[in-house]
Amino acid sequence: MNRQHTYNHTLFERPALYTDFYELTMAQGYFLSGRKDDQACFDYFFRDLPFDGGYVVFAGLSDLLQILDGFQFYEDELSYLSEQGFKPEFLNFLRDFRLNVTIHAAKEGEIIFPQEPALRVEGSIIHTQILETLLLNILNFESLIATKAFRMKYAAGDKKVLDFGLRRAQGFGGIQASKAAAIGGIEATSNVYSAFTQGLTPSGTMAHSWIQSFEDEHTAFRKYARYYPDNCILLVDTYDTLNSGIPNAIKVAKELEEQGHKMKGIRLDSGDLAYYSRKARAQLDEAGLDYVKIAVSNQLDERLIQSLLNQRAPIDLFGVGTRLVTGHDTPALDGVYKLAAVNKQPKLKISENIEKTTLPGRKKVLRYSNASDTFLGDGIVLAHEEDPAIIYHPHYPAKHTDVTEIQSEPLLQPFIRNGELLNTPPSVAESASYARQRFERLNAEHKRFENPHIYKIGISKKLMDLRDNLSQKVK
Ligand SMILES: Nc1ncnc2c1ncn2[C@@H]1O[C@H](COP(=O)(O)OP(=O)(O)OP(=O)(O)O)[C@@H](O)[C@H]1O
Ligand SMILES: O=P(O)(O)OC[C@H]1O[C@H](OP(=O)(O)OP(=O)(O)O)[C@H](O)[C@@H]1O
Ligand SMILES: O=C(O)c1cccnc1
Repeated sequence: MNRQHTYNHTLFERPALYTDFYELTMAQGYFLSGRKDDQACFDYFFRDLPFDGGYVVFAGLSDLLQILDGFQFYEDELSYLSEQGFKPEFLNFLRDFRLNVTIHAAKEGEIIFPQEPALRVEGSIIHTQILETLLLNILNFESLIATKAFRMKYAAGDKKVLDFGLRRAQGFGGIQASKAAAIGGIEATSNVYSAFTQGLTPSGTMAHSWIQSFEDEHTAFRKYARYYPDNCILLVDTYDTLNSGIPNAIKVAKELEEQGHKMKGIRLDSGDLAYYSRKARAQLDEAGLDYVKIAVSNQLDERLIQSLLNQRAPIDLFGVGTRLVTGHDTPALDGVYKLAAVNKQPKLKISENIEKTTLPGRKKVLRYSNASDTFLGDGIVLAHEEDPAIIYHPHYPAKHTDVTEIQSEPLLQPFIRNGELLNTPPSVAESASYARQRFERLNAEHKRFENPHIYKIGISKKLMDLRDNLSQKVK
């Protein structure tokens, strides 16, 4: 990974209005009703696993920490809010506003599961409320794409995966998508802006237009090889893959050998990729070019990558675009930001659907592991309670586990305390490496694509009682 440059666009410098209008009307409401010093605690968690998968890779934390550092309202933003009818006394308050919250979170790259808080925000009710939309926007998208990327890398095993997605991304979301993809383990990206800002490895091959622009395919290949003799992946499917593309690539590889260079590879972008990669491998090997790698692309996703490798296709590198950066076929991670306490009083939200009733109070998450360090399950417990002896199924208390003899670790750690960033946000490389380490400790049955086994998330008796008693009272 290379040096990181900071984002230098207005949104990252001035994110205060990158929010939903109601965050601001509620903030003003708290202010005008004299509640600005009320203390609140919010949890970030998601409910449904994306891609019919078994886990989520938590991402977006480093961007969130960076964007919150220095969060404030500027004069032109305050004038705009004034035009929208916000009151002068509230605008004066916003003028001096410096975000003062405490954030505990799972580390970026953590493997997380439904219902458990992956992040907790505490502070005055205005401060904690005002960052809801920004936080959800960043964490939901990056976690979705990091998870998709991780699945693709999991399918590819030791084969390389390259991000080709920028052109098909949801607008400027492509910037974050490539970063999240790297957190998920994608080795390099065609996205130069993300490579520049995040220290990712920029990489790429060539487009059909390069080949079309020349008189003939051989000349097109030869010219490219002349300027990039050591970094040359030739796209062989413009005219006739087997009868012209691969033979021309072989000619150029031989010419490069005479000049003391080794051609890097060829790329297939259409047709039956198993069939063509086999044919290509045979032709290349026959010509003594066993070092020339085979790259493929064309609407690939984790299942197609797995299928191609199951078909024993001799592919070395997968280029993935659309289905990576759009998170095909789960359009969004449904992460939510729910109020858990106000002035130390636990709060909950009731839902018809019992699974959607929130867990009240300030909470922590414990992750249990067996003697070989494999994750066994997670427990959500009240932050101030002693580590419980028994963890219960959230809705069927008859199902419970004695955890007294089981080692556990807290999942949430402090990242911002009273507005102060405690450490530099993790680099992409650190988060990617952490994701890999943690995933190693997950049982195989949670990793498979077809009907993955559900990872166990339980709660303590104290939390269950609190939830049930509060539910009774609220009803
Ligand atoms: N051996 C294979 N097994 C499973 N899926 C494959 C295999 N080879 C290719 N695919 C996938 O099948 C789909 C093929 O789609 P499609 O028929 O539109 O591609 P195409 O033949 O290359 O057409 P075009 O020339 O328009 O790109 C792609 O998603 C591709 O990745
Ligand atoms: O299929 P995806 O996973 O989205 O991967 C990105 C696609 O983008 C390029 O095609 P495009 O037709 O845009 O340009 P090209 O002429 O260079 O092939 C590339 O050849 C891939 O097919
Ligand atoms: O470098 C490539 O091969 C590339 C880049 C973007 C999209 N498709 C392919």
